[in-house]
Amino acid sequence: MDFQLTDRQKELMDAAKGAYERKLAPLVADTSVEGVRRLRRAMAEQGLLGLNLPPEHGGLGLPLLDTLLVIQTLQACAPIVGGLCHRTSTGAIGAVAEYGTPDQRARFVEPLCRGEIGISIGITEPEAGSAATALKTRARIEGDHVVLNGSKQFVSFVNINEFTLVYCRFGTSGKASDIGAVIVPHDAPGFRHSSGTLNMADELLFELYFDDCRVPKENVLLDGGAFGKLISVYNAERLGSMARMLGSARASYEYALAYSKERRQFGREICDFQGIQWMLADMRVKLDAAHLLVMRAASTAQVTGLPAPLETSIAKVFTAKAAKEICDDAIQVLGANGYTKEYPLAHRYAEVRGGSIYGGTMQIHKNMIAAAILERENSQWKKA
Ligand SMILES: CC(C)(COP(=O)(O)OP(=O)(O)OC[C@H]1O[C@@H](n2cnc3c(N)ncnc32)[C@H](O)[C@@H]1OP(=O)(O)O)[C@@H](O)C(=O)NCCC(=O)NCCSC(=O)CCS(=O)O
Repeated sequence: MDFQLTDRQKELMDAAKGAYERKLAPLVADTSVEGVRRLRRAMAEQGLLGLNLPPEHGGLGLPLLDTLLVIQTLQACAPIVGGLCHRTSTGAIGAVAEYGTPDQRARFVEPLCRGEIGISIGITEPEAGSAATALKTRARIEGDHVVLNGSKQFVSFVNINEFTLVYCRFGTSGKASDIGAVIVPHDAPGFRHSSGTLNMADELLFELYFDDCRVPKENVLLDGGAFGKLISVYNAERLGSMARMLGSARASYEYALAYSKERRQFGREICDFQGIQWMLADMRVKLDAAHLLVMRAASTAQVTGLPAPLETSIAKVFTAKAAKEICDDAIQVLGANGYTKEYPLAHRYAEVRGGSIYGGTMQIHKNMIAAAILERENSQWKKA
């Protein structure tokens, strides 16, 4: 067990930060669709997409742990860059890399690593939030096509990306065993999306509608019996989100630390006061503990190829809470300045707040932890 970062890992993080400062920082202000796609291509040129995807398909083949370190570094630089790195490394594309046919890997993984396309993920529905296995979106094979009917909500990046990996039901048993996934192009006939709703971190979330949406059968990733397989890959996406929370929390901590050494009250720097010192100490303790839990969960992937569910849920519960508390304390150190939008901490708090909800709520993850330690069934379904 080694708790230190290797020289190679430090180099990777420094290189990512350097690439951000030299090539990407000038591009982040343009938040138009074309601007974000330009940024995505620039990140591909810097080798910052598809970090843990297979090298034979254009990825960098980094271990999950190293991938998370880079996501964390980029998130601290700018959330849009951390988000793009996350979505193209541990996002929906992970399922295509893991379960896709050679043709699907060539059509999706390779162009994604070149920054030419992006893939959103559609799981949640109006009546299937935490109870994701209750999803109703139906898929049926008709000749050379798969036809989808239903809807999704809270899907991000739909305006930027060209495809969504849609979890859908192939069978009619109503059970988790019916569930598979289809890669739906956003120009497919019968596909529509809403204009988007802003979340508190100013990110657009979209509703998707499938009305006899026809997609070539070659885009079926898994045609049922696959919920467990899909959610096993999704655990890596959950860790990617945690790396983003860590990046935002670290940036907030560092900002508050620097501020406390400059801001003077009562004729001294405010870091001289024990009230401030204890907040800084608390922030650092939580940051280090969350970091170690996320790295432990990621390191389980070196054994199975995918992160272990229990360690992932433990990391999620701790990190989501710690990140909120770190950002909250950072705001407190800045006082009224921290509460305004003139300073970056209010936005940082908004960035991490979603982490207790998306990717499975903290409460759902506590259910999973309890089920594992008690060796009981996790399912919350009411028994007949
Ligand atoms: C898993 C849950 C949906 C609970 O549902 P059920 O009680 O119906 O299902 P289970 O019987 O518990 O599990 C079914 C099946 O999956 C396997 N499973 C479950 N969780 C995991 C896991 N973490 N890792 C690996 N495998 C898992 C389980 O072993 C069963 O396998 P078998 O069928 O026995 O082989 C619920 O607990 C849950 O996770 N809810 C949260 C859903 C969620 O994360 N939603 C976020 C969606 S994000 C989105 O839509 C927006 C996208 S955005 O743009 O970011």
